[in-house]
Amino acid sequence: MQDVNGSFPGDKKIIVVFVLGGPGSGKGTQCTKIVENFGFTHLSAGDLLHAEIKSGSENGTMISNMIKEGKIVPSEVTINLLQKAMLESGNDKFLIDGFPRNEENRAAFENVTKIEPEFVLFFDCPEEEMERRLLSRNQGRDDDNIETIRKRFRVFVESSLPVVEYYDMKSKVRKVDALKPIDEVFESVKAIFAPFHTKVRSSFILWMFSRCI
Ligand SMILES: Nc1ncnc2c1ncn2[C@@H]1O[C@H](COP(=O)(O)OP(=O)(O)O)[C@@H](O)[C@H]1O
Ligand SMILES: Nc1ccn([C@@H]2O[C@H](COP(=O)(O)OP(=O)(O)O)[C@@H](O)[C@H]2O)c(=O)n1
Ligand SMILES: [Mg+2]
Repeated sequence: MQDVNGSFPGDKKIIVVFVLGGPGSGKGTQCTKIVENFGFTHLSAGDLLHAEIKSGSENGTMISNMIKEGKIVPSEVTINLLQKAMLESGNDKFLIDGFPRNEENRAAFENVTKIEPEFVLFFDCPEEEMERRLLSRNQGRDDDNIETIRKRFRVFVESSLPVVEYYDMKSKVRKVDALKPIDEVFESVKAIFAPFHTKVRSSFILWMFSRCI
């Protein structure tokens, strides 16, 4: 797409943080807190796919069947939804939650948008705990049943963890212990975002200074 390729009109740099972790590791929960504190726009790939099903789109049945099986929807579909949401937001800082989930997702996003993530926030959580959380999530999701959960765990280990390893090789992974209570996890998350926050603040101070002289 013309605009979401590293710069918005006016040449503003787009900042993307990929938020990864197994199903139920707390990605969505922590993203909500990051949005409140650091001014990012939260885009959950899974939520965008669910919204696409609800909208009655021609891809709806295919997406719905893949989610029920815990499979990963073709990148083209997900990337289109992400790009549209990025442009519509008007923001330039994004938390992309639950994406890239496999090598195809990763390579296609890079090729299409030319965006490199600032870093990858990775929530590390044991499977037993993720299973417990998903089974009591109560959001009416038809993929939060034990049969689909097991399939999602397998896809996570086989397809998503290699993406985390890819970014780890590039020293881009910021790993957080996600087993702790929500507020304690957020303390670790805040520490990771703090330098970034300072960077934004200091550029604002410089801008104010430049207006005064
Ligand atoms: N640190 C935590 N401790 C206990 N429960 C949590 C924690 N983080 C999230 N949860 C709960 O676990 C469930 C899954 O969290 P969610 O943020 O939806 O995970 P994800 O987006 O990674 O699948 C939700 O019901 C949420 O309230
Ligand atoms: N990049 C992505 C993200 C999600 N999905 C699909 O959407 C489902 C739910 O994703 P999600 O991110 O909302 O799930 P959680 O990890 O938040 O529990 C996945 O199991 C996949 O079937 C996908 O196909 N591609
Ligand atoms: Mg989620």
